[in-house]
Amino acid sequence: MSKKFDVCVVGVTGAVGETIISILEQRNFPINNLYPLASANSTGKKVFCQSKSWTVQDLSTFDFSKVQIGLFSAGGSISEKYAPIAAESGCVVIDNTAHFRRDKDIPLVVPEVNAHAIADYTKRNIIANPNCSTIQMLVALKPIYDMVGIKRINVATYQAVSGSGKKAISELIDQTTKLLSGNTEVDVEVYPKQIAFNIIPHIDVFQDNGYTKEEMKMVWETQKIFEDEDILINPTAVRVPVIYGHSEAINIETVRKITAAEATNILSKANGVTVMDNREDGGYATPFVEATNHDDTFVSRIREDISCEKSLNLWVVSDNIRKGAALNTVQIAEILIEEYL
Ligand SMILES: NC(=O)C1=CN([C@@H]2O[C@H](COP(=O)(O)OP(=O)(O)OC[C@H]3O[C@@H](n4cnc5c(N)ncnc54)[C@H](OP(=O)(O)O)[C@@H]3O)[C@@H](O)[C@H]2O)C=CC1
Ligand SMILES: N[C@@H](CC(=O)OP(=O)(O)O)C(=O)O
Repeated sequence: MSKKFDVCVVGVTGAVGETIISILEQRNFPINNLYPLASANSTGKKVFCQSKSWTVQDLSTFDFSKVQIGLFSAGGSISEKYAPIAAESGCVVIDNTAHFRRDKDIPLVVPEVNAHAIADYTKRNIIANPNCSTIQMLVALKPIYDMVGIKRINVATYQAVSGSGKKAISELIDQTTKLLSGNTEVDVEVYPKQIAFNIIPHIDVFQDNGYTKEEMKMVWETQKIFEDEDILINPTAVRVPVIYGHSEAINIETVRKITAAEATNILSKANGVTVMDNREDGGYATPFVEATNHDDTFVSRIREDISCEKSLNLWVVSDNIRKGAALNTVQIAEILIEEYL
């Protein structure tokens, strides 16, 4: 493609924003001018991309008419305020936050699953990027959904602290270092309890039905992306002391029976999926060793459920900052410029 685009990255100094910059570089996204944006505290910092140094500017004073594409990951309240301003100025926003995901006139897109939905960006000039746990689950389940249908998904997540941003990464490292140095007390700020050497069965705020918002996002978003209001999802979202890579133990009930061999075969051919499933010590994918810094979602432990006839178990891991956020955003932007702009 010879056409180049002016692009802003909102939240550029964060865990997701930094990865967006490295992915724009790695995939040689056709950038004319890059505008890295963050809070006033970061003004003047430098970002390196495509052999140039770009200066971070204050989001609150930025003129969005300078850009055709805006990649947002600075939190829901920032997107709520600035994405409509950007969209009004003619910039197409790809938003990583949960703020617009449930709006009917805003497409919610995983390129391997429902790239066709990008066409609806014209309604509000905003495209939403799904939740990280939803993205990797649907990349793995879409080929099975298309082949035999899925009635119900039971999923437990094991989510890395990087999903909560840079402060959470520091908190896990600080707590671990202190405890290993003989301290018995640690500072607890990001999470409600100590995360080092612990796990926390709580992500995002509690809802009236007893599920957390992270869990309900997996329900709402799966139904929207699959365009299937009848599919049932029962998630439990758990934070674990891992820095990068979300894992999921998934059990699905299918409409027609699928064997483990058939599932392995179809997943091996699927876009964005790597099957790693040798039934031996170490023959499965893990979040840090296999998934981190990789684009694909890994599927392991594929086996028929011994307690239910039309049911299958899968272990799914992916780099939550990459495919769960930054990469998915850039993939959407690539389709947008190839097919629509
Ligand atoms: N799709 C998904 O599942 C995921 C979505 N996200 C979304 O992305 C957001 C950012 O995540 P992450 O990178 O991990 O978070 P970090 O905490 O690591 O980074 C936050 C970023 O937002 C910027 N920011 C904060 N406040 C303002 C402000 N008032 N004005 C301008 N910029 C501001 C920060 O800039 P500064 O350094 O100047 O403070 C920083 O660049 C999350 O809040 C979430 O909404 C994140 C992970 C996964
Ligand atoms: N909640 C996710 C990350 C995130 O920001 O999700 P969302 O964009 O859906 O709020 C995690 O903690 O791993």
